[in-house]
Amino acid sequence: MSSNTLRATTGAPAPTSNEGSKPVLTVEDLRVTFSRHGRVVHAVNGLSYRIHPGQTLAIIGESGSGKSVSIRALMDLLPPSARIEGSARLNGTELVGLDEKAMRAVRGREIAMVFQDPASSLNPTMSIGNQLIEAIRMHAPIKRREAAEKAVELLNLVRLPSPEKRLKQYPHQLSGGMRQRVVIAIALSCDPKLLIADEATTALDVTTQAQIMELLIDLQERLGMAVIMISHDLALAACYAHEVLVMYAGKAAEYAATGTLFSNVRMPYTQALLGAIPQLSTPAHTQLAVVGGHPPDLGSLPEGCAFRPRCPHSTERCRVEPPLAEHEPGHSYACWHPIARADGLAPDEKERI
Ligand SMILES: Nc1ncnc2c1ncn2[C@@H]1O[C@H](COP(=O)(O)OP(=O)(O)OP(=O)(O)O)[C@@H](O)[C@H]1O
Repeated sequence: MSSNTLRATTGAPAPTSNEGSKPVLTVEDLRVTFSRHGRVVHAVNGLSYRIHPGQTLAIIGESGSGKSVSIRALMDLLPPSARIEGSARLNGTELVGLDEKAMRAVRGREIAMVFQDPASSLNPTMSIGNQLIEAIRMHAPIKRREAAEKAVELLNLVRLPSPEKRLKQYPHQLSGGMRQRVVIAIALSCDPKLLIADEATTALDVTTQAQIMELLIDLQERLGMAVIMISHDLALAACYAHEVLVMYAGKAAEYAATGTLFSNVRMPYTQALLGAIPQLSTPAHTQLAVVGGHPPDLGSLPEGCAFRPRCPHSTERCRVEPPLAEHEPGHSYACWHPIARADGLAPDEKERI
């Protein structure tokens, strides 16, 4: 599927102006390394981005590109072997190096996360009601009865039918989509400024996936939250995100507003990811395209551009690492040989080469 076709067949939200609003989160040169037996794995390698209230940023990349580690680093959810450097400011509070008590407050009140598998996020031995009431009372010192009322409100908010009945049920009595709605309700119980959805719909069937994504976007608009969605699925990003950051080998490879990116993909890696998306016209049982070659070993990155060994456009020049730069207004990419613009305008790389 070409990027234009993808753009034309999806409903990416219209870009909204961020003028006057301060970013909820500003990440600058974030680095995460793991050291084991003298081997250093560079899982996140100098990542920078920002997100404003009411915006959805999709962080996209193949498995192992550092998406989850980069997010867990923000919330100090990595094992002690992780070394985190750089800066991540949430509404002005520096998260890198924040002490445990202050971080717990951030996790409880400012940032909430929804993970891939709702079954593992919920306690199978506790009723939905008790799990919600416990989460609500963790954030606000209110009586149980009041918390029960708020639990019903939250289940209404996530559009779970018959909320009073659901409170008495256990996770196994709900479908996967319903369980994910409960997880989202629990995440919203702290009234977060930033909601992180880490592959939150990957385990669901396509119809339920769309319903949950639409719910998240609707909640985001109504509550004014910022949302970071982590996914390996560019098509999902095209439908639901305002901005897209494509990660490769722990770095941003391409970063732009969704419409800008999909109408003019410039980075060969992003184009390869697009080629791996099935089309409606693809006959059943067709072998899907995959990005050729293997993701790099983060413990032994190639010199220069990390995508070089897999890139059909690579030259000797790519032995020098291309910086991520805003080559066109609002469109950053790290490539010496970007793909020609789809609109035929003269590319600016000629001056740079
Ligand atoms: N605890 C750990 N110890 C050592 N290395 C780790 C650890 N956790 C992650 N890594 C390294 O970080 C890399 C990035 O992992 P991460 O989970 O962020 O990838 P991802 O892009 O989220 O992939 P996926 O889509 O499969 O979840 C992994 O390939 C692995 O090499």
